[in-house]
Amino acid sequence: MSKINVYSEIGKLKSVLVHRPGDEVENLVPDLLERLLFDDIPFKKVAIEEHDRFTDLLRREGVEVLYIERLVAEALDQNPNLKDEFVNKFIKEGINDKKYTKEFKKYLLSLSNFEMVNKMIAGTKKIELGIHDENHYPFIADPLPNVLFQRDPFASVGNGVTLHKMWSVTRNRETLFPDFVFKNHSRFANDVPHFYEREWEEPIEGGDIMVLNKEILVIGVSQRTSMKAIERMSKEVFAKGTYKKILVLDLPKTRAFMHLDTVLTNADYDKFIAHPLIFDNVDAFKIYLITPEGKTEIKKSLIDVLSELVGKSVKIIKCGGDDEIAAGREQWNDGTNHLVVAPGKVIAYERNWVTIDLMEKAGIEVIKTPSAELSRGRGGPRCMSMPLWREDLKQ
Ligand SMILES: NC(=O)NCCC[C@H](N)C(=O)O
Repeated sequence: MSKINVYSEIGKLKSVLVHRPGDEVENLVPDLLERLLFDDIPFKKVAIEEHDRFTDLLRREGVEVLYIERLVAEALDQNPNLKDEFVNKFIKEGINDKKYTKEFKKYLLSLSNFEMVNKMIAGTKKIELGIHDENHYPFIADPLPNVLFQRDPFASVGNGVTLHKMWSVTRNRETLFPDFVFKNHSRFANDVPHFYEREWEEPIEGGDIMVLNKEILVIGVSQRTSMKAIERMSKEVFAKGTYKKILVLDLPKTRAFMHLDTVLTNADYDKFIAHPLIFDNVDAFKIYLITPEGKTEIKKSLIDVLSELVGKSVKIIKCGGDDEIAAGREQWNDGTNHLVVAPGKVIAYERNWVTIDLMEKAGIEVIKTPSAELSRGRGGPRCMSMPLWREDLKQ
């Protein structure tokens, strides 16, 4: 039996991967925010409460919730012979000053597997190892606050996964965790085809990958994902997967278009949520279709292309509606970024009430989840989750 089954964005969600926020959010200081790609410092206690609420809502929908930190620890428990190599790899990519390699490794190995993985995510301060030196930079290894966003370091595509080369140095270490899990955890090992590898050169992130159905993917060329990466991935999914077409949206390369899912998400067979930026910039981006025969530019509107691909007339719900202030505010707080739990049923940040109201009027059922602290990292319910299993769609 296959271990991953994600052939749409909307099929009933059965299993999902997340990360419960931990000490990494308390290792953030203003000077580090820009480099670590986190916009503010969350209050850890409330961020955890909000996240627990999010995962409770998922369980109520019958979804199995898995935690990346637990899966990595279990994979290490199952393969004690691989621990040394895993720790060496983490240190090689994560240590800020190689002269502390020995002390740092000794420290990590003194922890249980679960504590060690959490520590790798939390970051390690020099003072924790009793180190005081002339270099005042406080961390031996930086925190990884964006592990919260399990959408990005890898993606489930059909029965396989893409393991990503991340656009930023700070996020690239995150992919060590899913890479280790998919190669070594007994639930997945040797049974999940890889359509991209973290060692490959061109960047690609999961927020840009939308699995439309069994044959079509929609992928954004964005600040984070390059056309070359999509072309490389296309060869693998066409050869090893069920895929026949990739629709590529070549978006403007700005932070507002950080990932495709910050401006466009699917909610039902024929419903999408989009930010007005998508329409305001329609002349600023090109649409391509990649098939096994090659790449061609498509000179049609996005709505027409999507309607053709899903075989129905598509309705777009605008994030924030026609009020540009509401649209700007709600997009900033991930008003476009919903996790679909079943066709026409989504989990959304409750603060985005204008968009929620419009979705409800369009017949979408919205489960609201709190977001005062979680939203400070600039990612919503879709960013915080990677589906591992969705029921197949009735076409
Ligand atoms: N798919 C997404 O849009 N993920 C959110 C990522 C936010 C994170 N702070 C980042 O800049 O990478």
